[in-house]
Amino acid sequence: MDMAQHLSETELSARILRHAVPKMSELNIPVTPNNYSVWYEYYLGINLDLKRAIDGLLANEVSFTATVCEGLFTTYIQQHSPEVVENVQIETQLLINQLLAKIAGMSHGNVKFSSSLKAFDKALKTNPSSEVLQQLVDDITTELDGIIDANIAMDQSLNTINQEVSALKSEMSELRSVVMTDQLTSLNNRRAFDEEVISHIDTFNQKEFESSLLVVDIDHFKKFNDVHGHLIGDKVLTYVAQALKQSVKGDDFVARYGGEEFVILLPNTGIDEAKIVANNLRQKIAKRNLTIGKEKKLPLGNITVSVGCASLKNEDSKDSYFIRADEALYRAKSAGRNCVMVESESN
Ligand SMILES: Nc1nc2c(ncn2[C@@H]2O[C@H](COP(=O)(O)OP(=O)(O)OP(=O)(O)O)[C@@H](O)[C@H]2O)c(=O)[nH]1
Repeated sequence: MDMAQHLSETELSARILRHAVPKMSELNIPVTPNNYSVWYEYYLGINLDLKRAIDGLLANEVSFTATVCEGLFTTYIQQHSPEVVENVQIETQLLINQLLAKIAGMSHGNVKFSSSLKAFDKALKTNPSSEVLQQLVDDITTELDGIIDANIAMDQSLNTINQEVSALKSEMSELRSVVMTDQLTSLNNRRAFDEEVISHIDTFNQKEFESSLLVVDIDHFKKFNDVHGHLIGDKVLTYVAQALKQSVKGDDFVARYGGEEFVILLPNTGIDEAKIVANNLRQKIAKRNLTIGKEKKLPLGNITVSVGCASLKNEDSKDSYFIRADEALYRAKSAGRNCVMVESESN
């Protein structure tokens, strides 16, 4: 279930809270901040590795022992979003404590009421005087009023908690976006790319779906750094990043893989079409005579890129998919650069 897609922030937080706490109790998982972070992300549905791992454990009826819970937290939360964890831990603990205290208060009120009802029932069977009866009715009414008040207070607390969880959730998504963004170019970074590839592979396994991958590398990039300095090198990287972003459609996913290497995932695109996209962007970049600086223009000449293309196949993993496109890129470099190569037919 991917809740994140259809609901408003407040609804989403409330829904996750309502699913996560009962599920944890059903599985005998203590509601600690670490465990809650795991189940929060599980019901949020966008941490695909975590979701797959938990679904596997549930399908195999593995017991969620302290060690299993700790393993899930360390592998899929702490390493995945380390910046998020500390914040979430403190705030989640506070929220859960508040919630549990309220729930405990409510059930205490209900137990008391139910024993008053039993006493009332028993007294009725003994033919009580009208004074005694009146006293019993008064007692019950007082307790009922108490329960109604507690219900109202509970509703208010839940609203407050929902709002706080919602604020926490948007803080989390802001942090997530920082963690997923390349600071120099503002493109998606490698971590975001890894998640996107996994989602392409999932979609591919579930329905008819084509996906192609371009690996784009700036030719002789080192010379920009050597001749003009690192800062100009950075500007060239930013320029190419923007050019790539502007050369593709909205659904296409552009990321900086590292150094002067970029990746573009093209959903619903076969290899022939991917090759056309690759050649278009290559030509667009090569055509421009780049200068840097507004008043004193520094000529940098033509920048060219080499591109390797692959398309997703059965049994592909994130790594095998990337490696095929990267090998094609290597052949483009060997063939003289400023060209596009497609994965070899034998692969
Ligand atoms: N300015 C800048 N340079 C970087 C950054 N990341 C990597 N580099 C540089 O990119 C250069 C890559 O050089 P090479 O791997 O030799 O590749 P190349 O010069 O592009 O040559 P080919 O790929 O073979 O065409 C190295 O000098 C790195 O220091 C960065 O963030 N900023």
